[in-house]
Amino acid sequence: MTSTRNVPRPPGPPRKQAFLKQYLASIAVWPFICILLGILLWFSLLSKSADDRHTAERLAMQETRTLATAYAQYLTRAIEQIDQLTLLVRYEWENSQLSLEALAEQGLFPIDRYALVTVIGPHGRPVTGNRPLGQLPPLVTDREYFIFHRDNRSRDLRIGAPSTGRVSGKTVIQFTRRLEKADGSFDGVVLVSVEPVSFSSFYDGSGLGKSGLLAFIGTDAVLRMASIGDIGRKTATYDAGALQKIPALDKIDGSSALLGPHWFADGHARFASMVALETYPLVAMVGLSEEEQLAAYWQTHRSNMTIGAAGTAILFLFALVATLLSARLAWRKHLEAEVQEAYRLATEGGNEGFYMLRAVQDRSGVIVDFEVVDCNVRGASFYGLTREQFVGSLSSVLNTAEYFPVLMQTYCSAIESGYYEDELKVPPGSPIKVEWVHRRLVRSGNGLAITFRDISLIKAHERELSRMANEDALTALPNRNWLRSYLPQALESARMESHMVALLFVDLDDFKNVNDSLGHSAGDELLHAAALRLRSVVRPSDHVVRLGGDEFTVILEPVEHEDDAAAVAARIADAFHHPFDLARGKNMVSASIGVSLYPHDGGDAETLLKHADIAMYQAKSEGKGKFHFYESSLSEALKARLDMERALQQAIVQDQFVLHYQPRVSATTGELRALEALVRWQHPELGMVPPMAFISLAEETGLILKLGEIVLAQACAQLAEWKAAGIPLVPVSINVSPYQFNRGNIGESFAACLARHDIDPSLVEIEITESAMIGEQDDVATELSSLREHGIQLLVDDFGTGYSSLSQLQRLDMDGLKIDRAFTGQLSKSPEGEVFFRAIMSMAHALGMSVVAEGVETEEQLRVLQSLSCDEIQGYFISRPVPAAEAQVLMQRRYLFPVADPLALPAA
Ligand SMILES: Nc1nc2c(ncn2[C@@H]2O[C@H](COP(=O)(O)O[C@H]3[C@@H](O)[C@H](n4cnc5c(=O)[nH]c(N)nc54)O[C@@H]3COP(=O)(O)O)[C@@H](O)[C@H]2O)c(=O)[nH]1
Repeated sequence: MTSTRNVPRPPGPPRKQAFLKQYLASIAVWPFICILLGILLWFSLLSKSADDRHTAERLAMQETRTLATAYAQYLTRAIEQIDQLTLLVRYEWENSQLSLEALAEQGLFPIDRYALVTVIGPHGRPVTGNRPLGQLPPLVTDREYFIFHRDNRSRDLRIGAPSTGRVSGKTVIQFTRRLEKADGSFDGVVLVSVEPVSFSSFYDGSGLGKSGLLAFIGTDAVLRMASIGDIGRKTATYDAGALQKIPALDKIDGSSALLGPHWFADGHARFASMVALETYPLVAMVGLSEEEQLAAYWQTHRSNMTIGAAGTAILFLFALVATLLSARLAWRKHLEAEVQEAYRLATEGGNEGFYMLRAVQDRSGVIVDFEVVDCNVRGASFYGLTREQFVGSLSSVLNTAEYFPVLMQTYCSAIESGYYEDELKVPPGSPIKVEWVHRRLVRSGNGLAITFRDISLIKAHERELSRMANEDALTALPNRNWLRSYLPQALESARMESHMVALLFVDLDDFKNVNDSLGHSAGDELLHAAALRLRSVVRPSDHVVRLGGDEFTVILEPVEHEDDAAAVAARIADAFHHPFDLARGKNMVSASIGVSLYPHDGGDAETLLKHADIAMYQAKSEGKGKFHFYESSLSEALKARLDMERALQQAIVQDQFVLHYQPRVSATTGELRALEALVRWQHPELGMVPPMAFISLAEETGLILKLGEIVLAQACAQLAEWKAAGIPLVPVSINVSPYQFNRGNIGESFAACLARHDIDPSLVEIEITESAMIGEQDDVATELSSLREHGIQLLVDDFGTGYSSLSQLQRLDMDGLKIDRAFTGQLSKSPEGEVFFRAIMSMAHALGMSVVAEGVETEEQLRVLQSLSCDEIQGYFISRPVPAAEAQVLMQRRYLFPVADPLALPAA
């Protein structure tokens, strides 16, 4: 059952607030700087623009004033001319009653300049003029100027307001002067009419521009002329509407002012200046178009504004991008810090150590060290420090001078690749307080986030598991699994270093007998001792491996010469020529050794092992306790064996087997007691093949079971046939392989076969080797008693070659012993042979078992056996194994000694 507990997060400001609090200044700095720069830019641009405008206006004012003064002078001169003219006309009139017509004809009063020059008589009618009288105005008594001069004695020039001329119909300014008689009485008026436009010839586009204003006003506040541009001059049109209002005449001192657009007919503001004429009651006025005067300024101003706008846009964009980038960077840092904090908190109290390192760089940017900037408590504890002690420390200080460069290499490669993970066996000298750590290094900004996990226990378990997987539990030697991983590496380094490797396949001869006869613990003891013995005869650098069972492999490396491997193989074989001192007594077990050499006998582990195994079989087949080098011909032998196996299978299917029978007779009378059924293979090509050539192969391949059934069936069938033929029957003894014996149902199969052929069980005997009986004792006893219950006699075959004891045979209730022919062969050769027979026979008889001597080949052997009271004999002296037909003859002959009375034979 698990339970969860909500652990409150340490109190802190909400996420956004915390972020803003920490990073607002660094994010806002860019817009702030940009705003400041913007203000600065605009301030400088606007103040420069203001200065420019002020300067332009000042210059325009000055220009206006200058032009107004000049215009006043111009007007003065122009009016003076008119004034002179009127004075001249008055003088001439008053003194000589001149004719103006005549003067006009002389071109004195040009029409384009003076619309009219005339003398008006006191009665109001023109008297003379620059035109014929008919073209002069008729009566002008109603005209202001006439009334003025008639009623005023002033003889000054009067400048009238513009009015429409009665002759020309045009607007004119009438300049008039009183004429007096000698007595001073009114005598008429000199009239000079001038078109106002005549006073605009002053206009000069280079000074006044396209829209300059020229005007003059009487001190009576009546506008005399106003024109804009030089249009008025060209069209000779008085533009009374040019000036909409009459300015106050208190500023006629030449000072300038900017008059708004409503002052002028064209709606354009102008810098204006008025200057009073000194000699006439007139004020000259000049206006310069503000637009024209400030045109250059406005152009510069527009450029400045464009620069300002562009600068502002750039600053805005810069501020935007910089703000976004710094906000992003800040957010990433914030998240990293959050993750770091969260990880630290999450791992706090756990088994995982965590710390952050900052890369310390030299001036050229090369990383020279790492500093701990944060960690959890567990992370610090790996170094045996508290968190406070650990944070701020440098790797160069924490680690030894020898280990620091190694660590730097790891850290720098992690910085470069972004990720590094390994399991580290903490080297000596490291400050880390555990044996093994799992490290994970992740690049984080300009540093590393590192997690540490103590895996010492896991590693110890792994080591133990690996040891268990790779070590043989009984002998503590490396096992087959280890060999499978090691040998390819060993071969690879041998290939690189061009040396040889020798593989010695060691198999203990007849180990099964020890195991079976003395029990598994004795077998284990022997294997353990064999392992020690193997180890003791090789160099420490060589490897001894237990493959399983009684098979070992010795790897010799490096091997310079084949002789070196031969020497070791010989040493091993010799070592096994000494008995093993086991708890249950001394035991002899030899070892057969097969040797294969890399690269000569194979380029890979599997081939080498297979070839060493083949060589070992060869050594075994050559007599055990020997060694043999692999030769390619051995493989051929193996192939032959496989061919044989296939042929054997086929022979079983095709029933290519026949039985020969060898008689067993009474040692004293020679009477036939039994026939031993001995199988032969009638090979279609090889002819009659003896059992020695195929029984062991049949046993190894399991075909012996099928073959055993065939032999049993043929034997029973033969008995049935002989029985049917009325032949005096003797028991037929059948060889049963240990492989058949341990199948658990031999009693049933024998009983079934006998029943099938209607054969009495007393007519069948079974020969089993010692080794078959000393397998699993209880199982053997059960199977033997099952056979005996069916009435079948049991004989121990090849007695003396195995490890059974007589008491063991008695316990199994065996009926007889067949002493191996090797002992029979010794009978006449050494006294020990007889001693052995005598001892066996007396004990066997004491235990109620009969004794058969096998391999009796000479009469001499027979005599000895007779003298030793041997029960029965078998051997070539009596008969070789013969086909069934001949056996039938032997059965009928009954007494088979080759001599008529063996007892009468001369003593040896
Ligand atoms: N499991 C089975 N084993 C069988 C069967 N048939 C035979 N065999 C075993 O094969 C071995 C060899 O048998 P074989 O070649 O037939 O040799 C027998 C005799 O020819 C030989 N013998 C007998 N007398 C002499 C002798 O005076 N000198 C001499 N050099 N050899 C002799 O001994 C063999 C019989 O021995 P044994 O069985 O120990 O009585 C042999 O081990 C057979 O057991 C089979 O069907 N099944």
